[in-house]
Amino acid sequence: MPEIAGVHIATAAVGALAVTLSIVIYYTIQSVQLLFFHPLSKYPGPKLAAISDLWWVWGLSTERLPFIIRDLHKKHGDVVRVGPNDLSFATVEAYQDIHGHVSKGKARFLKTEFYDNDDPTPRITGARDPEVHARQRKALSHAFSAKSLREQEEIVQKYVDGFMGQLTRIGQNGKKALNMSETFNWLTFDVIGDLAFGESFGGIEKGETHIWVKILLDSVLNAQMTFLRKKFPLMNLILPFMLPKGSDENLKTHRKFCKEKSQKRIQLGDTGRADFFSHMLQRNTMSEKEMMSQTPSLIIAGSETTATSLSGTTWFLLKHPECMAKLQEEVRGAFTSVDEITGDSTVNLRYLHGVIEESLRMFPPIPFSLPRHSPGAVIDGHYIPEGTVVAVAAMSLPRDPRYWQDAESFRPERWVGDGFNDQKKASQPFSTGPRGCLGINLAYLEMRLTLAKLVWLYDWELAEPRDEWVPDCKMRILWKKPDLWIKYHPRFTI
Ligand code: HEM
Repeated sequence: MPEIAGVHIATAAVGALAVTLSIVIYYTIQSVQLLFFHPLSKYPGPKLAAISDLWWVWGLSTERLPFIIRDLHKKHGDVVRVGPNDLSFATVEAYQDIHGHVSKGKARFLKTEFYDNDDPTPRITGARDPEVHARQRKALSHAFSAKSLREQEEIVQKYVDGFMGQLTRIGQNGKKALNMSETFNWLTFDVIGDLAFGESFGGIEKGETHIWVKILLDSVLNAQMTFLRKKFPLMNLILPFMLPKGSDENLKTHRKFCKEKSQKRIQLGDTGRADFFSHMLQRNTMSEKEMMSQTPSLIIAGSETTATSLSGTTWFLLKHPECMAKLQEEVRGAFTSVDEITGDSTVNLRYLHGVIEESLRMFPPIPFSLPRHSPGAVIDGHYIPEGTVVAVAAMSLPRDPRYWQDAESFRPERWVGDGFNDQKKASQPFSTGPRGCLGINLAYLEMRLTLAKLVWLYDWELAEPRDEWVPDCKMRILWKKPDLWIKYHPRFTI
């Protein structure tokens, strides 16, 4: 008997060895093929990235991927291989080739599986089928027309004014510092809640971040993990240890909130006021399910981005007192009362415009590189085979000295008049072309009103001095920002 058992053990050991050897041989051959005989093997980049998506797992887990890719471009040049089938580009020409409008009949660069989530109903930000996307965009675009923006201004103003009041009250007339990385969310989520389905999140009124907003932001981290799972299925084994406690529960609550809010709004039908749903309902080109699935997209796309931009601008202005002084001079000289600050009256504030653009250049609110599939096309002179995942490095172009004079410095005047003759197309915070931001004008309106009123009403103080802020931001699809403690000293007694 012991002899037979010994034979079994030996056979099992030989079997295990054969399996291990086969795996090693398979991966060795595959790695050699990917490194030396693959159509992308001529492009430089990290060797691990060329042979395995493990590089993505590592890159995303550092939460510093945009900075890592920027450094890779500095080392390797304008085209870098960042995955077995992925290329990153770093030129203005590549941006236009990938994201710009293409002439009729020419194949388009379509969004990749990066945008999929576990809701099978496509939504505007993620829809990959161009026909589905075009139909959804057409229905929603009316909500973002110049006419709608005029109607929306009253709502935006109401929340901006309420926000100022709370800054004074909760900030105890400048005695208490507020963490603006969080506090700007009260404003932007309230605005978008009202514009989406006629109901704010009550953030300003209560002076706290609504639980749904917290959950929504957590769900963005989940989205990053979902992407990793697809890229590298073995991630499923370690994922439960990487997600924050209660993530799955939060995701369920988030879905419940979305469903309840949007169902309630759809049932109300014509409310006599124009919000995002009223436009979708009027066009009647989307199923109820499709309309409901737009909710998380519109809320996240329209709020966290704007809040991030306001935080970034606050940081840059307080780190550059000379720029703050110029902005104060412009805004305080232009108005005699805060009520004069409107969408129209702020359009001509050229320095304010420069401040907003410069902040978006130095710190684009969307840090990931907007991946697309090549349809088999030329990008900046390189023929890229069909199916290759291509993207433009989010943090490279906006700080590339080939495009910007004094690229690493915050210089709002570069956007005023002729500025420094920079190549302004190298800053694309809202993207461009058929998938460019639908809410761009709303975002500018909200930022102009908020910043102009903040400057007119308060002197700002950085309450917790720090040397840097942007490099401490972490990428979780969007930016997870470090605290930004500010005191707002009212210039007038109310
Ligand atoms: C500073 C603020 C904002 C920035 C920097 C920003 C940036 C962007 C970018 C880069 C994209 C393209 C994403 C991609 O290709 O994957 C995008 C798409 C989009 N944004 Fe914004 N956004 C901002 C504010 C807003 C606001 C206020 C709304 C209003 C709801 C909004 C709604 C959308 C929508 C619906 C899309 C999808 C467009 C499509 O695929 O057709 N965004 N945004």
